[in-house]
Amino acid sequence: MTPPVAARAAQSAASSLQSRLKDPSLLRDRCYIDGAWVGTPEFAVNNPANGTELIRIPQLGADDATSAVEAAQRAFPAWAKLTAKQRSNILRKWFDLIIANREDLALILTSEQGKPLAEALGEVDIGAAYVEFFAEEARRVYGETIPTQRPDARLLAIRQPIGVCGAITPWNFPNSMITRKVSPALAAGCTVVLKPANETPLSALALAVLAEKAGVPKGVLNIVTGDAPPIGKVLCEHPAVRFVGFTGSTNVGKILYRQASVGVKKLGLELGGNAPFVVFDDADIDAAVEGAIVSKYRNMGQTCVCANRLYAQDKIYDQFVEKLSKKVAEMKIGDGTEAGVTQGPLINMKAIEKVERHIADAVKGGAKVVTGGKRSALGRSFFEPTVLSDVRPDALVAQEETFGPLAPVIRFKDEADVIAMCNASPFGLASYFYSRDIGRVWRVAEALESGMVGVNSGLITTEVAPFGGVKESGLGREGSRHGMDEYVEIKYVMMAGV
Ligand SMILES: NC(=O)c1ccc[n+]([C@@H]2O[C@H](COP(=O)([O-])OP(=O)(O)OC[C@H]3O[C@@H](n4cnc5c(N)ncnc54)[C@H](O)[C@@H]3O)[C@@H](O)[C@H]2O)c1
Ligand SMILES: O=C[C@H](O)CS(=O)(=O)O
Repeated sequence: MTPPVAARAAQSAASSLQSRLKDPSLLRDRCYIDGAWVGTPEFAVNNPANGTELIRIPQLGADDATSAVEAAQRAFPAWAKLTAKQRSNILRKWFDLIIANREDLALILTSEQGKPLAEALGEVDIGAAYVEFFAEEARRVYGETIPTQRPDARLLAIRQPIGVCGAITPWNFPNSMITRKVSPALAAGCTVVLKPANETPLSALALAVLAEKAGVPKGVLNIVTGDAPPIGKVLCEHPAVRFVGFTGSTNVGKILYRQASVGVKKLGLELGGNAPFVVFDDADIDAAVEGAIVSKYRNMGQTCVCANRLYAQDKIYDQFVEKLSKKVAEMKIGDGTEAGVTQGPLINMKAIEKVERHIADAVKGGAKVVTGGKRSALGRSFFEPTVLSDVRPDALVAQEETFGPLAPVIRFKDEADVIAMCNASPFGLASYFYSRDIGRVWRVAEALESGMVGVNSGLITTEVAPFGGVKESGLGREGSRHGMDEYVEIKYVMMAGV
């Protein structure tokens, strides 16, 4: 039983956030199943910047997930039967409502996740861009006729919605990771049961409010918050679910992969990364520093495509480290809602401890802390953005995804040396390198084992390009026209007797 004082404090935190919203109805403390707002608020959602409890949400489980799947199953035939244009128009309306409410959505996002408001606005905008893009793609789910090998027969390949889809999303991008799954699913004619991360469910619930307003019928989109493993098991094993889209850690992705094999379900896995960021001696060093800053410190380093290990060629090593560290030292740490703050809190203390483990291991191996290196004087889960020099290539920070504001800079000799180090990882989500030599650009882009490569850019994410990884970074692609493939099945039809 929540002590009265804590309950009152929680109530005041929720009402204070609500009072700052233009549309207070976007802040929800219930789940959304079959068009109804259900469940009993019991699980606290906290603001990582100050630890205050924002609101409580339901802690649902397997039975509720099953009810949500059954609601999605009931809603599927009618939703799939709408014309592509009708679904497109509803998605377009959802896009318009997201943009109209972008400030509120960004404030909710920063309050539950911690990123600076400017970044939250950017995330809401790209989240909306996925909805806009797939509102257009809804009308381009083309099939094909195939030159026949029998004079009396005609061959077709048609693309049909796969059916009920499960979606499980992470806390680091609580808005765009949801629309990157839900919008292509709805565009294709599928229905969805979504389980957002318990740390950041409010963005998902706010998106559901707007989807409802846009005319998404009941049962088409369902949101279940609560105990992840049992809910995930239902989504992976329920016979009505035909696809599961997951974004999160590779370890959890492997659990879902095993569970989905029971019913031979199609899976989309967007998993962990360990992106190399390489600066060759022919690079524009200032551009490389700018690219490293955005790639490494976006969302305080809590981004799957963050530069996780930086490599600088011998000749420009010292210059790159000096310029990078100078910029990093100027970053402003604080509550994401404060003007000018570029580094908010990490999601929790566990994240801080991982950063500290990686720093300690690197320093033990001879690395030097050039800037940062310790918890911020602000306390809680604020950490000083950090640059390490003279890091060993086999340091823990180069082997594991740090998911924090830590840039280890490793020295390298030549192309062969650095490509070998880049590819010596079980992960292959994103890679980045800076060079102005056209031959080197082609050679290195083709040699890197990752699903995405940024050349002379540290920010590559866009709704029009295929996002995804190779090796243990995942299966499938999200965004771009390829993002529809997850949600459709190809059916071959032979029409004989012609
Ligand atoms: N490839 C991408 O596009 C991408 C994008 C964002 C984050 N990520 C990765 O996600 C990780 C960080 O996010 P995270 O900490 O939320 O990941 P996580 O795997 O711990 O959690 C992701 C989601 O899975 C749920 N979950 C946890 N255990 C589960 C289980 N046994 N069954 C079903 N669901 C379960 C969580 O509640 C959450 O909703 C990092 O590794 C990051 O690289 C990848
Ligand atoms: O964490 C990884 C997400 O995919 C973030 S983004 O798509 O690069 O913005």
